[in-house]
Amino acid sequence: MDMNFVAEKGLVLLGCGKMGSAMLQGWLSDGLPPASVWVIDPHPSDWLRGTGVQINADLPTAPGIVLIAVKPQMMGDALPAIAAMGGGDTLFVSVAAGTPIAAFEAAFGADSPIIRAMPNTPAAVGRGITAIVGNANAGAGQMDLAEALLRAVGQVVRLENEDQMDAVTGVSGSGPAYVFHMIECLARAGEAQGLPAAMAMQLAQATVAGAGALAEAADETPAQLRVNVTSPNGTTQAGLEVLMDAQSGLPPLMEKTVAAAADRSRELRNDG
Ligand SMILES: NC(=O)C1=CN([C@@H]2O[C@H](COP(=O)(O)OP(=O)(O)OC[C@H]3O[C@@H](n4cnc5c(N)ncnc54)[C@H](OP(=O)(O)O)[C@@H]3O)[C@@H](O)[C@H]2O)C=CC1
Ligand SMILES: O=C(O)[C@@H]1CCC=N1
Repeated sequence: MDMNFVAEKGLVLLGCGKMGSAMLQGWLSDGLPPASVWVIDPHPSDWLRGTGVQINADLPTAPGIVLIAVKPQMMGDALPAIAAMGGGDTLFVSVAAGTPIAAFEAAFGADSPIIRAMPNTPAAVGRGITAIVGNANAGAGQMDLAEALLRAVGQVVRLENEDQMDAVTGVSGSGPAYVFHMIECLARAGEAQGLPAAMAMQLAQATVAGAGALAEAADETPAQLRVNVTSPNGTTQAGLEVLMDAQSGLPPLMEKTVAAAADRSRELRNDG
């Protein structure tokens, strides 16, 4: 099975907000024909209307894939529209934070192939990363199909068990927001040191994007890349002594940040 299968059998996207549109944008750029896509969303955006996909139209009875991208709290209202597609070969993929596979088995039947996924918004530019885990009925072919679909918008990792999804959500699902906030903070700190706002933002954005690209491309670890920037008794060392402080620096703050997000993911299990 591959992406041609999705183009032939059709993809239904339930919920096309920030995450659904980020992925759809990536798939359409990757060549998925708009005619193969059906979107269900109460308030379609102008961008969505311009893509040529079918919006709130009659749905195929047995699409290749149904991608569920509504908020966990909306699940109860949203799933009935697609419940009849369960029990056959249609593969259900949910990107919802928190909502467990068991909730989808209850909605579509335990004999349906169901995959839970946690992507992130850099999928819009083909630079996402998604973790996936399937139920007992998601066979190797279906896991490969989901991986092929998600690989079109970035990297894919497979989890050993569903419990790991809360930690993944805290690290990479929510992670882009932490990095965007770091850009905001770095730019603001540059302004505080006397730089014009636009220039401070350009410096901060390019620094984070460039450091990320180097971290991915280089053979060295991020720790070594950090050392490479740090001249003994130089400017970076002075900055890192603040940032890396074990009590007040980034290490304890990041640990608390990821723990709070993962805890919220665990809480969301009961919000469907
Ligand atoms: N944003 C992110 O970075 C990530 C999000 N996720 C997950 O993706 C899912 C969507 O999140 P996100 O895109 O941020 O949220 P959004 O609110 O942006 O998107 C959800 C979309 O679903 C629509 N919707 C609401 N009710 C229904 C319904 N009954 N049927 C069909 N569509 C409906 C909403 O419309 P309206 O706004 O008009 O109500 C909205 O367009 C969540 O479960 C989230 O946990 C996962 C990884 C990352
Ligand atoms: O904030 C959220 O709940 C979703 C899940 C991961 C990113 N956004």
